[in-house]
Amino acid sequence: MVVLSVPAEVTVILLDIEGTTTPIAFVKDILFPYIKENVKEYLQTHWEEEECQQDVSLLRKQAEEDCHLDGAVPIPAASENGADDSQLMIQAVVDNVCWQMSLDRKTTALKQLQGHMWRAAFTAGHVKAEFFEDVIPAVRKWREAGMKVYIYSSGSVEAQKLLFGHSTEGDILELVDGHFDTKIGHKVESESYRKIADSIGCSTNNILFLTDVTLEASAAEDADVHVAVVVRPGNAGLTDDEKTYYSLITSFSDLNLPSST
Ligand SMILES: CSCCC(=O)C(=O)COP(=O)(O)O
Ligand SMILES: [Mg+2]
Repeated sequence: MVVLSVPAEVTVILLDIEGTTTPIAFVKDILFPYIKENVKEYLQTHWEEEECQQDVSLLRKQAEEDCHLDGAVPIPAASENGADDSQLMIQAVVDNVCWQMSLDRKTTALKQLQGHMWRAAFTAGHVKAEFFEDVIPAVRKWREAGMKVYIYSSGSVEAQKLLFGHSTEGDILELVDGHFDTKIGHKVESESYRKIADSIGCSTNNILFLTDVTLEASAAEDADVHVAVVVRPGNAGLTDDEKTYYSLITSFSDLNLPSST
């Protein structure tokens, strides 16, 4: 087993979710199909609600920014035509969501709607979040050793809390000190990691970021954050150069905290 020593200056462990704490298959085979299968009915049921209208406004704004992209789906603004108009708009939102999901886009607008839709599935107990078996014991151990543990995922903070609040191991939200999503910035931008450090109240070099995506690791590293790339079953493969360049772990138990060395 390869053991990675955590630098002594690290006091915060920042975790990605999909491909790091949680199998990509859980997201791709359970969470995403739930959205595709239920988005039309969800919009029809909640259309008049403030939260749903805010989600649609954000998606419309995103659609305007995306208009130059191949296959982009516009969402028309409301007119005076009442119910017929709503049905046309709902179909446009459904088509826009499906188009974005076909590209696995990580826009804040898409992630906000998804988080709101998953609320019903998680709270009714229809879906329980999966975590790799090493995750919960390791996070408990890190916290006992005095580390702070934060999440940074493209999934909305609300969706993150649903996952941790409704896992196959029960409610494990208390294991997390805080959550960040793309509202602080995208995960492939270095500035996001500086803002996260500011928000936590530490320096970027006090943070160790664990992710499966090397573009995210590279952005974090440019901000002077320590990084390790997590290799899990079902994750995208790494190039030979990436395997050489990055510290790799296959389990959170591969990390050795300063006090335990
Ligand atoms: C946490 S919600 C479900 C996953 C999701 O929608 C997503 O985009 C995960 O991206 P990550 O940044 O955790 O790889
Ligand atoms: Mg990930």
